[in-house]
Amino acid sequence: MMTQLVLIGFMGAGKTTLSQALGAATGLPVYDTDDLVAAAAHQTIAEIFAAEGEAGFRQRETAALAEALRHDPAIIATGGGIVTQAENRARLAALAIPVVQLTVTPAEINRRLAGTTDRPLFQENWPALLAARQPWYATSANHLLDTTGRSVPALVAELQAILNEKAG
Ligand SMILES: Nc1ncnc2c1ncn2[C@@H]1O[C@H](COP(=O)(O)OP(=O)(O)O)[C@@H](O)[C@H]1O
Ligand SMILES: O=C(O)C1=C[C@@H](OP(=O)(O)O)[C@@H](O)[C@H](O)C1
Ligand SMILES: [Mg+2]
Repeated sequence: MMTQLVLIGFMGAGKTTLSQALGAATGLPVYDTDDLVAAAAHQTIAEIFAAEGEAGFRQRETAALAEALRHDPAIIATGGGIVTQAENRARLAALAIPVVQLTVTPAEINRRLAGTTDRPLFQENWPALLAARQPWYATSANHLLDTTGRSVPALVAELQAILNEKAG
């Protein structure tokens, strides 16, 4: 039986936090592509961007998504830029499991990520990145969940309901 769920969405949407909380609530194992990339490189995300550029990071991230999807059961958190690669968008769109796009308003992204240090692309013009990626999240996901102003436990309950629905 497939018991997998993938979280996608922009930086600060809560992918990492909700994957951990959903894993704790269900006992299902959690895979975060950022953690897989950092573990494989023995470096932080910021160090990988500095050493290999965004292109190097994206190659590692694409491999990490493929690796995460080989696990079942699995709660999978992605990085916000996973959808920048056509290969990943195609892979996500073809999945017969819930692929949940988490959304959050720009104002709340700013509140949540004030002081973030390990997100190199948040230091740049992130509203432009968000606008460019918006259509890619939409075509890659089959569920939408707005997290703005909502508590982690309430959102975990919604994700559990999605897990309990028929897949996809
Ligand atoms: N529902 C929420 N309400 C308030 N803050 C949240 C919520 N979800 C996540 N956060 C906070 O926002 C920040 C970014 O969350 P994170 O899970 O790392 O997002 P992502 O992995 O999508 O970039 C963290 O400080 C986290 O505690
Ligand atoms: O949006 C992006 O391009 C990125 C998002 C980050 O993950 P989160 O979305 O979990 O912050 C991380 O993968 C890296 O800093 C690049
Ligand atoms: Mg994350």
